[in-house]
Amino acid sequence: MQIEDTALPGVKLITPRRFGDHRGFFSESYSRKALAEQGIDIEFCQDNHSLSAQVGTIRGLHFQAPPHAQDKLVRCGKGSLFDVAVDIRTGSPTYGQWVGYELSFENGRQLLVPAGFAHGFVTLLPETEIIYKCSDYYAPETEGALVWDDPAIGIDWPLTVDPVLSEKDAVAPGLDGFDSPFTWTPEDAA
Ligand SMILES: Cc1cn([C@H]2C[C@H](O)[C@@H](COP(=O)(O)OP(=O)(O)O[C@H]3O[C@H](C)C(=O)[C@H](O)[C@H]3O)O2)c(=O)[nH]c1=O
Repeated sequence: MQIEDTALPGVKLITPRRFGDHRGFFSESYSRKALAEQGIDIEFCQDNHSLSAQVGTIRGLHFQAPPHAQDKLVRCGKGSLFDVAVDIRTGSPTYGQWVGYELSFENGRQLLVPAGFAHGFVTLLPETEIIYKCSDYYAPETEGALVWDDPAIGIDWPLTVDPVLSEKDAVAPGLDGFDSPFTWTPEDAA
C-alpha cells in the first residue's frame, strides 16, 4: 500500500496494492493493521455507500461537527469521481485551502479526509459509486455544509455540465462569516 502526503497536512492519498491475474484482480481495500503500521490508526465505525447516476453530480461540501466529527477514508467502487477536502480548522495555516484527486474504480486510489476538513466530490462518469469509512456515526444534528462553488475556496471542479445538486447543497453558505466548529493546534502540524 502506497501512502502519499498532500498539500494539506493530514490529508493522505492511499493506493492499496492490486494482485492481477487472468480472472481480474484482488486488493485488500482496507486494513487497519496496514494503515496503523504507517502511522494512521483510526477506528472506523460506519461505512457509507452512495450512487450518483449522472455525470456532474456534486455532493458536498459536508462535515459533522464535534463531538461527532468524522475522519473519512474514501474510495470509488464504480466509475470515477473528483474527491475534494477543504481545511476548515480555524487558525490553520492552510485554512480554506483545498486538495482534489480523481478516485476511480480503475486507479483504486483512496483519500483520507480527517475530521476538521469539509468533504465533497463531483462525478466524472455516470452511475458512479462512492464508498467511504467514517470514524463516527451519522449525527444529523451536527451536520454542516459549505457551498461547492464558493470563490473564497476556489475549487477547480472538473465540470463539463451544470452540476446536479441536492436542495441542501444548492443553498449552503460560503466561507465568509463561517463560524467553524474546528480549531487548529500546532500538534495538528505533526
Ligand atoms: C450522510 C448520511 C445520510 N443519511 C441519510 C440522510 C438522507 O435521508 C439521505 C441522503 O443524505 P445526504 O443528502 O446528506 O447524502 P449526501 O449528500 O451524499 O451526503 C454526504 O455527502 C458527503 C460527500 C459526505 O462526505 C457526507 O458523508 C455526507 O454529507 O441519507 C444516513 O442515513 N446516514 C448518513 O451517514
